[in-house]
Amino acid sequence: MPPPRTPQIPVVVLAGFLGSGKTTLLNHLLRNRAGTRIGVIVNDFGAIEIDAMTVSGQVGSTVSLGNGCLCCAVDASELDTFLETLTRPSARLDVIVIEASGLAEPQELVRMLLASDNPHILYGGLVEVVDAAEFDATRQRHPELDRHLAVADLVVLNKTDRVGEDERERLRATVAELSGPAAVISAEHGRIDPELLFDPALRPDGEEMAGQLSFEDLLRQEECDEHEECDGHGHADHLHAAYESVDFTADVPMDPRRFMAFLDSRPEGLYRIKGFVDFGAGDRDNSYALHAVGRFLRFVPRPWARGEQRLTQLVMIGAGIDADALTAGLAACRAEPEPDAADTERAMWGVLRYVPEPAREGDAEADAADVQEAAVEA
Ligand SMILES: Nc1nc2c(ncn2[C@@H]2O[C@H](COP(=O)(O)OP(=O)(O)OP(=O)(O)O)[C@@H](O)[C@H]2O)c(=O)[nH]1
Repeated sequence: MPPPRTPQIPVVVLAGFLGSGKTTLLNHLLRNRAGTRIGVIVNDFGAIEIDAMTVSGQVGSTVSLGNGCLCCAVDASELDTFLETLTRPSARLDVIVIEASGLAEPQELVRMLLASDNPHILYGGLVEVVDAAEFDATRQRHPELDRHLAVADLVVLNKTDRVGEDERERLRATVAELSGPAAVISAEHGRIDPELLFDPALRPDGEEMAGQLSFEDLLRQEECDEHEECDGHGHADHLHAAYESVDFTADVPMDPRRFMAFLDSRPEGLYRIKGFVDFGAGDRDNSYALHAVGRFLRFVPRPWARGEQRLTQLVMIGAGIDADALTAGLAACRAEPEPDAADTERAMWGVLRYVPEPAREGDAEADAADVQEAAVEA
């Protein structure tokens, strides 16, 4: 009689450039999992783990690998430890999703998974999220992103609400060409059918996941990495090599007018800002989740939890940024100890312009709910 087979849990890698919508898609999956138990590993680039705070999941099934890209872990032991925890029978998980940092090299992550000697996992494919509105500009700055698409098993062309129909079709065609046989699906706010990730049989083109990155490719890549000059794919060419992150925390509220002036004058190289802002007298009831992606800006208010410490916590990620100047700029946004209430209220309009319209309230509520749930969990 053959020995009983060790149950294997598929591990899906969710990648995509900074701000493309990975966390949004992940939260969509978690909200629509229909009984599927999903374990999540979040890999934040900055030291303040904003992504980990905004992923809502079953209690105990989200772990965070913070501060730095997982693709460059010198040894994969931390990942192995988390995978071991999440694959214990007591965790009762059906699938594990690793949300890569927006600057990770996805093929490195895939290689780590394929090289793992954990008998309980099975590589479940690479999902690459693409920001439709930023795609051309991002690709121009980082032609190496084509490489990420080439190894994807499923590409989600996200934020299609931000481009017109013709543009969407053009982008779809470009992305499809770059990603070869991978399925390309369009989405708004990461709303894809969860079964596309968890049940390869249902994928639009019927392709098996993990079909594109062969073990030989990965070995070849490994040799490349050992010799950095090898056709330009060494560690120094990793996307994140040119980027740095700056963290900012304050327990004094931000003045809304000064804060908006800071955002308006943010340098070009500062591509991504995320976190939470306390506007103090501007709105005593809510914390404001902030997302800046390129020149796109969005605030989502959510009520402070009872007893929650009122903090502003931000992570800024960019290339060629002046960390000291950014920190000093934010420090100068602190509100006066006793601000003029009427003036602060007026200044809040500058913030409220970037809160989603009522038409998109559903999304804003969902975002707020995610943050709320995560806050309760923590
Ligand atoms: N208009 C629009 N905005 C979106 C869509 N999907 C995500 N967003 C917004 O884009 C911003 C960034 O989304 P995230 O899900 O945090 O992106 P991410 O890829 O996890 O970001 P990083 O982890 O920093 O790389 C947030 O403000 C989202 O609400 C979409 O389809 N349309």
